[in-house]
Amino acid sequence: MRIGFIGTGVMANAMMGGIISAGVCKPEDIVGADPTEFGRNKTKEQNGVEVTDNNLDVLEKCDYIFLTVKPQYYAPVIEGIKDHVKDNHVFISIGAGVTLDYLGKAFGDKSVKLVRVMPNTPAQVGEGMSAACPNEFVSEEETKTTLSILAAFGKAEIIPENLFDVVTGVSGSGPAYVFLFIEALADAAVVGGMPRRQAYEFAAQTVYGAAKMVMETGKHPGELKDMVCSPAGTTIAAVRTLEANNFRSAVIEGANAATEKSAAMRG
Ligand SMILES: NC(=O)C1=CN([C@@H]2O[C@H](COP(=O)(O)OP(=O)(O)OC[C@H]3O[C@@H](n4cnc5c(N)ncnc54)[C@H](O)[C@@H]3O)[C@@H](O)[C@H]2O)C=CC1
Ligand SMILES: O=C(O)[C@@H]1CCC=N1
Repeated sequence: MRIGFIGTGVMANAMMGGIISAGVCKPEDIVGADPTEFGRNKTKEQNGVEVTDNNLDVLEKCDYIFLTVKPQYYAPVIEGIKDHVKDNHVFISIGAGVTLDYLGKAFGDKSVKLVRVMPNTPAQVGEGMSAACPNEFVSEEETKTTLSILAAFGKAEIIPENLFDVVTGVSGSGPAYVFLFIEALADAAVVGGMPRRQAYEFAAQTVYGAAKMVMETGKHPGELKDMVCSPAGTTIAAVRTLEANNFRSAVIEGANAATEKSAAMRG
């Protein structure tokens, strides 16, 4: 199978990395297009994928085509390719706030096969979380194939389109909040005298292990938190201080701001 990417920036390269590592495609079976030399060179360096400057090359060579440009570039990109769409093409759009309705209209209200997807950057290490929503022109078989491509770089689930703004606020943008947390936790370790490199390892492994416990035990996060809090111990002292500083509220409001921004970005 040959997979295409129109726009080879950060998210496209993260997904390519996961797809290549999982052995779904070799670098030579991925076709990218990007108008910038920077985008083309970066993709060659990072993933060994040759990138053209002509979006139509991607349509010519691929069936499954990721649209991986920024939301504001969807209109000109689709304008340039819409008259070259064939029956075998399935477009996988990852733009924040870019709806199936908007895409359908941009393609000229033809029966273009579209899957709206919201991935995240941990795709690069095979631990992404993707939501997918196909339109009515995508067959069951094509939906299955799309999910298998997404599964190459992490977990993938079909989600109704009305939840896409929320997905964007939680898993799409979420890695950034987690990186902030890891950075802050590591800074605390450095305050306490730990060398910085070791501090990142201790902070990141703690987040990784805690996430794994949530996934594997099926226990409520509150119960897992209680297991760490020994009576009159260190953890409950930290929890008290975090609560006084609105830690949970800050996270809820932060993710909600991303959700609202996604809704406000509709084309
Ligand atoms: N970065 C992330 O964590 C995530 C991003 N997304 C979505 O992915 C899309 C891309 O985001 P990033 O990768 O962060 O942006 P980016 O700016 O790194 O990549 C966009 C690429 O598109 C290229 N481009 C611009 N005009 C083009 C054209 N006419 N034809 C072909 N390529 C063109 C740019 O040169 C650039 O390399 C956005 O729509 C964003 O909402 C979705 C989930 C996560
Ligand atoms: O910040 C953004 O707009 C993109 C969408 C989700 C993650 N990054």
